[in-house]
Amino acid sequence: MSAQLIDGKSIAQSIREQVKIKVDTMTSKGYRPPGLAVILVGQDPASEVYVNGKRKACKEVGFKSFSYDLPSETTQQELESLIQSLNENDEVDGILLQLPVPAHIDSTPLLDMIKPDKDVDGFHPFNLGKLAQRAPQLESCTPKGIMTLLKSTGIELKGKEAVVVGASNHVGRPMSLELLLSGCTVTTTHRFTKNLQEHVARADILVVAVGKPGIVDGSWVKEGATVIDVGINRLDNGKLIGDIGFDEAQKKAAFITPVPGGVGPMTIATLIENTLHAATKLHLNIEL
Ligand SMILES: Nc1nc(=O)c2c([nH]1)NC[C@@H]1CN(c3ccc(C(=O)N[C@@H](CCC(=O)O)C(=O)O)cc3)C=[N+]21
Repeated sequence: MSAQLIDGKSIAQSIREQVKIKVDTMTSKGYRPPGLAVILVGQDPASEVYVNGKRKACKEVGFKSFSYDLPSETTQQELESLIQSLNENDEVDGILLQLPVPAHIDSTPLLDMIKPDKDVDGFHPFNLGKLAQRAPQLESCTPKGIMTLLKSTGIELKGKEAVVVGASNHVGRPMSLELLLSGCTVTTTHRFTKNLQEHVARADILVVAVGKPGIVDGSWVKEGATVIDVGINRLDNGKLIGDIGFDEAQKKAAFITPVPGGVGPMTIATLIENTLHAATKLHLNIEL
């Protein structure tokens, strides 16, 4: 068997097109467009690529974009004041603090002070708690984008064995909660897991989010599985690769995401969806 590719790039594009139509409807009815504030501290080259992608997507769909490119010496206090003012700004529906931040900044209290109804990254304890209680409000972008990809395959999720490799706050943990909400039997593996291969080999749905190339050997994949590779690893030659040995995995899987062009573009498209949701449902209270 050779797996069918899940085309995140084109699914992300169609999401942006649908959002653009809704934004046009909003503005033609006299409402303000959704607003997204993106804060970048320092000059990490990868962060600049991702932030530019987010700002470009904002522009494309007709959002108002609020950009803060701050020097790496910015203080905790200055970031607190900025977030405070964005919390109070009625034109801003979403606030995103790009991670990672420089070492002298503690991101946790900053993420926790973003108003939950402007937390379009879905990182706030309120939003994670709502997801844990099966009443999601703003969901983390990468896991929610992956659920959109899984739904696009048409496979039934209820009762499936799902294995999430990696238990990070921003991807692995909310991913496991999303799969649980969809009725999967979920296993989360992490650095202390014994026999990773055995868990991987049981997975009908495998999500790998570690950030280490080759952490999962493609030959471990179960025949007919759906494989989602969240890893984005840049090689010295500039090439991007995922966490799974793609060629081997593709021989076993039924569906697989490529890197690039899989999960990455969906993270940005879901951020756009979340910002529209915050604007229309949480702030303006309108139906489109
Ligand atoms: N507060 C916050 N929210 C985030 O959502 C967030 C973050 N911080 N910090 C970093 C990670 C990473 N991330 C990606 C977004 C897009 C691509 C993406 O579009 N990737 C393209 C390739 C882009 C390239 O060429 O590097 C692809 O996979 O096809 C990847 C990764 C969002 N993140």
